[in-house]
Amino acid sequence: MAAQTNVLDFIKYQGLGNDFILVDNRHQKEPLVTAEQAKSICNRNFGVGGDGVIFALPPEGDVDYTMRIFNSDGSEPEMCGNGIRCLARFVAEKDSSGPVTHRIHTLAGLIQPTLQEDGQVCVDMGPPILSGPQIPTSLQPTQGEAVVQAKLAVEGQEWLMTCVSMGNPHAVTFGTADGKGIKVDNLDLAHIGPRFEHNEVFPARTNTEFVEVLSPSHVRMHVWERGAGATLACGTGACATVVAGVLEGRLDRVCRVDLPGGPLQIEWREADNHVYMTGPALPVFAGSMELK
Ligand SMILES: N[C@@H](CCC[C@H](N)C(=O)O)C(=O)O
Repeated sequence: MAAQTNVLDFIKYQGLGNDFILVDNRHQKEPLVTAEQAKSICNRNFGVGGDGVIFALPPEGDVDYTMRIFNSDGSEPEMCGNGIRCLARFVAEKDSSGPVTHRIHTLAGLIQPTLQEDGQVCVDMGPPILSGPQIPTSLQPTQGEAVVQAKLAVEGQEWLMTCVSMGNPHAVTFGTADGKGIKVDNLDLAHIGPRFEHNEVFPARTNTEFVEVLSPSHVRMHVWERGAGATLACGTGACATVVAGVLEGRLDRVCRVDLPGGPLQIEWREADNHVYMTGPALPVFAGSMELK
C-alpha cells in the first residue's frame, strides 16, 4: 500500500525582503503545519526558505479572519507587521471581491490593514504598550510606567534601551550611555543581536532595533529579530522605533524608517494613540511541498 502524502500549497510573499510562506488555512482552526515543520519549511537550504510561515485561519469573533505565524525557529510570535501586509494581499488575491480594509484577529488583538490604490498597504497597528511588565522587561521604568533610555550592559558597553510592545516585544537603542550614536553599517548584528535577544531582562526574549537618526523624520534601522535573526525588515520594529524615538524626544510622530530591504512610513497618531505603518507586500511565487 502506498504511504499517504500530505501536500501543502502556499504562496511565498515578501514585504521589503522580510519573506513569508503564506497558507490558506481558513477551512480549519488548527494550522496545517506544526512548529517543527514550519522550521524546516523556512530553512533556506533544505526548505522553501523564509523568515516565517503565516496562516489565514477562520475568524475568531467579529473579524474577517485570524492570523497566526511561526518564526523561522518554530517559535510563535504575537504579531508581524510585514507579514500582515502580505496576508492582506494574499487573501485579497484569493477573494477578489473581498473588503479593502481587513479586520484580522491576532494574538496581539485586532489589526486592520487597508489595501491602497497605489498597491501599498496601510496598517492600523493599534496602540503601543509601554508598561515594562506587559512588554515584558524587568528593566526599571524611567518615565511613568515606560522604560525609556534604561541602561543595559552588553559586551562591555552601557546601551540606552527604550522598550515598546506592538503586541510583540521590542527593545530600541539609539546608542550608548557615553553619548555614542549608532552607525548601522558598523554593527556586527550576528554577534551582538543574540546578546540582547536572550538577555535575562527580557523574559519572553526580544526583538532589538539599532537606530541611526538622519533627521527627526528620517532614520535608518537594522534589526535583530527574536526567532529569526537579522532580517531585511521588521514592521513592528519600525513602529516601535518611531514610538521610542518620540518618547526620547528625538523623532517626529511621522517618520520614514529605512531598513536594509527598503523604507516604511510610520505615524504614531496623537488623535487615537494608534500606530500606522505603510509599505509594500508582493507575491514571489506559488508552490506546493510534501510535508514530512
Ligand atoms: N518581521 C516581523 C516580526 C516577526 C515576529 C518577531 N520575530 C517576534 O518574534 O516578535 C515584523 O515585520 O513585524
